[in-house]
Amino acid sequence: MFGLAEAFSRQSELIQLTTYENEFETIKSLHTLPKDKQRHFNALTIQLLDNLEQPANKESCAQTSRSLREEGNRVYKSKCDKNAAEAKECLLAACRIYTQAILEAEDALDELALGFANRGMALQDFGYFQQAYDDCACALEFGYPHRLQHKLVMRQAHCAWQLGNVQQLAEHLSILKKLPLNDGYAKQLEQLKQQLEILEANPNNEQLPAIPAVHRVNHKILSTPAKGRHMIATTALKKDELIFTEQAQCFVPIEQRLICQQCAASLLCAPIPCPACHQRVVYCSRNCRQLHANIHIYECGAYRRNLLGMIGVSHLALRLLLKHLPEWIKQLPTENSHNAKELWQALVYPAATEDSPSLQSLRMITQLHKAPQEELVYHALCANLLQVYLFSCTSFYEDLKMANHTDWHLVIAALILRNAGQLLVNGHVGNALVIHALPSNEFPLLQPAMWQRPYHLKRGYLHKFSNRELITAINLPLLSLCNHACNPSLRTTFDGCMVNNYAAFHIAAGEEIFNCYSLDYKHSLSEQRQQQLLEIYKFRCDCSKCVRPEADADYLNFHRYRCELCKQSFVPKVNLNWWQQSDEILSICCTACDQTQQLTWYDQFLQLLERCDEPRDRRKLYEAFAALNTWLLEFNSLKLSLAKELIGGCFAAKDAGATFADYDYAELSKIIEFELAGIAAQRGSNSLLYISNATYLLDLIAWGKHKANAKQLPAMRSSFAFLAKETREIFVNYYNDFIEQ
Ligand SMILES: C[S@@+](CC[C@H](N)C(=O)[O-])C[C@H]1O[C@@H](n2cnc3c(N)ncnc32)[C@H](O)[C@@H]1O
Repeated sequence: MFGLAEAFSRQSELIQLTTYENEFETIKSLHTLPKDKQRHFNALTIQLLDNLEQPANKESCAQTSRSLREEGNRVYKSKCDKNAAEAKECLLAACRIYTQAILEAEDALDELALGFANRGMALQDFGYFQQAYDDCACALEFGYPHRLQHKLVMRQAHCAWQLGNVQQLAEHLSILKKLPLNDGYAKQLEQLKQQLEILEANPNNEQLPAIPAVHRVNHKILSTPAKGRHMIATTALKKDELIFTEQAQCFVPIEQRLICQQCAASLLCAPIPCPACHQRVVYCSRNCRQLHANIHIYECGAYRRNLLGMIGVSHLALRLLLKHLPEWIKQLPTENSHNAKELWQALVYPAATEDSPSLQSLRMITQLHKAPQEELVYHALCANLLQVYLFSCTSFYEDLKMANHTDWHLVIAALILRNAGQLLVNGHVGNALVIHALPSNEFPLLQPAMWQRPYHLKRGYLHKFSNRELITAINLPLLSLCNHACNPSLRTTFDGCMVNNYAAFHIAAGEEIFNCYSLDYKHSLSEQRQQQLLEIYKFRCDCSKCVRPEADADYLNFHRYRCELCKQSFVPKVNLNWWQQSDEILSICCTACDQTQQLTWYDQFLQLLERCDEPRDRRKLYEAFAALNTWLLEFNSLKLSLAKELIGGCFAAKDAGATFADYDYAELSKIIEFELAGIAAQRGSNSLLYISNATYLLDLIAWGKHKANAKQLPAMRSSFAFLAKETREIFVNYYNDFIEQ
């Protein structure tokens, strides 16, 4: 049995790509091999798809799910002997285990239905009414036993009442009225009928006056031979002013983290999995599952084979095709009357000038013609594989009425290849705050120790959200029209698939608005950036930061040391980030006296860091951190990195039960403030990095162990506006619950 790497390596031996013309001709050369080679080439693709198939063992899924659900039941019941706070923990712990039962059930539908029913009960008790409502609907969908269905309908009615949804409440009550109910349920029905009357008498539908959307168009797209398409400010823009918002039509989750496939929500409390693709796809709600159904129907088999995690950018390329092809086809002059080449030309050189996201994506720039041969072959083989997958494992061709028109095979593969090439230079990655070290199939909202009620953390738990992670590869055709500069004028924040772009500083009317494709000038050497920009984006940057005489001055300022021997200040010539390169032991030399630094202060610091659960060693650690000032000057990157390690290490020790004295809190306050000042200097105080690290300070404030100054708190509070909606709610609740008082 061979896998993808082996199949591709054998296939690349069979093909020969000559000079690159376009994606169509590249794919055509894979489809027009000499007969024997073609047969072998095609057989390898089919065999690979077969090899990747991972059949589920329904019986063992059912067993695992059942025992998890029974464990969940035990935890759920244990709430009865607990006080109110502990009972809440039991509910969440049960939800967490039921979620594992739901994931593990896969297509063992009886177990799946029971898992949903039980999780719905625990979610309702905890106060997640919408999710509980959805879980009941899922349980019914997957075949919850008929004789018990009244229980779920009653639960849905309760949730609808809690959510103030008159229509749903009325619907469920009318179903219940027709069912035989025992006394207990009949009583509940009567109570809910009264609640319905109350809701109907007091409709909560006072419409707030609609605020007219103020849509000040503050930018436009120009195109010149020198710059290609680019974005220009049409009015003066103040720092932090919103320039534009873009709703992504297409993204894919990266790094195996389970986020909602439709809206990219990452803090799920009731993930709804697709039962057919081995726990690789979840949704935050039934609504999202429904909205994504027309994409997932074609991706399910690929997820089941774990194919999509292996092909990098081609997954997003496939999704772009699935999402937009129906619209792309609409602009073909007349259907089914073309040969492959004509179809291709009509699709990729659209005459249309409308600016729908679908057509914007079709017109994105590609640099595939400049890609090294090896890279081109890899992407072409991925595109071919996906096309064969769509044809042989899904109903894609029939659904789009292409099944009898073999020319489409070539065109579809060429479109996937084109999308991949476009995304290599136009794709973006989106981030979110996630809990540090949480396994990819665990969910932040289901961590029992953290939550007092829905979206309200317990005191001292905000620092759990100090971790940023890249969660999506995302297509943003409008943002993609911005050219690059190493000091970007845009600051982009991600809210699932909604992306906001703010002015990073004052931008005058008529000035170009730049994005940054690499690390910016404060985080990298000019030469490193040039190399990356040339390799991937095929241009050399001549922005104002790159062409000035001391192009690296700002970056080097974050790498200033004092020599252990001659005591002069210096910036090492090489190995600037030596401590991050763990594979080799690197040293740095003073540029004034040429002496290698011993760095004993660094080794001692790391040793103390290992023992920060011990009060005496922690005290020494704070002293060692203060002593770093001798060797690491200003906001030296190493010092900022060690501050992060120290803060993270000490909070982890506290989370694990270490007792902290006022001395600890005072020292930690100082160190966190130093770190935040450094981050503000490097990235700004509204950056996600700043906000995520401010969580430590906010926890100290919540514990009454740090007194914020008059400016600090309002500034932090207003920075929450830059968070994704789902995390913003949690941060605002925390602020109101524990900080403002
Ligand atoms: C994401 S696109 C930007 C929009 C592009 N100008 C267009 O016409 O679609 C990236 C490509 O734009 C060009 N580009 C972006 N920034 C540039 C810069 N500062 N100097 C020269 N070319 C640039 C390069 O060709 C790069 O591969």
